[in-house]
Amino acid sequence: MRASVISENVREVLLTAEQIKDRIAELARDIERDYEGRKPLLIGVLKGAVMVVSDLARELQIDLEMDWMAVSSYGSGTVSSGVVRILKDLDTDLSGRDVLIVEDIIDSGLTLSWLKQNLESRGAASVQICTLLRKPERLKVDVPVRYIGFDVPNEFVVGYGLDHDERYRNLSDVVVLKPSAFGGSDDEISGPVEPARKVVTPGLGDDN
Ligand SMILES: O=P(O)(O)OC[C@H]1O[C@H](OP(=O)(O)OP(=O)(O)O)[C@H](O)[C@@H]1O
Ligand code: HPA
Ligand SMILES: [Mg+2]
Repeated sequence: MRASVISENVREVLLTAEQIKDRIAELARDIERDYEGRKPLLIGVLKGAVMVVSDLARELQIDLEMDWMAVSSYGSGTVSSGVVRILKDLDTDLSGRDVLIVEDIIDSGLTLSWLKQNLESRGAASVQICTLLRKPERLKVDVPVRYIGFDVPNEFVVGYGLDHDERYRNLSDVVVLKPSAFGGSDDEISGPVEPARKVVTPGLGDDN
């Protein structure tokens, strides 16, 4: 990592840029297979999903459209408030569209659960979700997610679009920060961070 002011705050690299790139290519193959002959609308959830959408969209060798929504449930904290606000709405009419929501992370699941229902109520033909990361230990609601890059441990992660208080989005890797980066003490560190684990996409026709 080149930026030393940032790397001073990094406890561990959870996923390297190369691991992320390889997994996004695999997810793109799964999505191409499922959406063959259709023209999905990729909806990127600003701001966290910017990197995932831009890399995934360029990997996808199918006809597609893109739109963006900004919602927020976190503010500057590290725990979801559960109250989702639309900060920027779509420009696209969803009637009859095959929608693929693209996210950076599912943590409590509250953002996506709300968003999926919101988009379904606009008349989309289908609404599926693709997320690079999921934190299974933190899920509060059951959201069906078709494409998942990796399950990650119960740590606040940043980089590759993910922020803490708007910082670190520009890191190429996904990393776990030191407690001191949040105003805590690094003496709290008890051992290594659990590894991220790839989540295999279920077979064609399972729930699409
Ligand atoms: O599963 P949840 O607990 O709801 O959390 C996940 C959401 O929280 C983060 O976004 P945030 O609202 O912080 O905005 P950002 O994308 O602009 O960083 C993240 O990008 C997801 O959108
Ligand atoms: N990191 C950054 N943003 C987030 C996270 C996280 O672990 N969980 C929900 N939003
Ligand atoms: Mg987000």
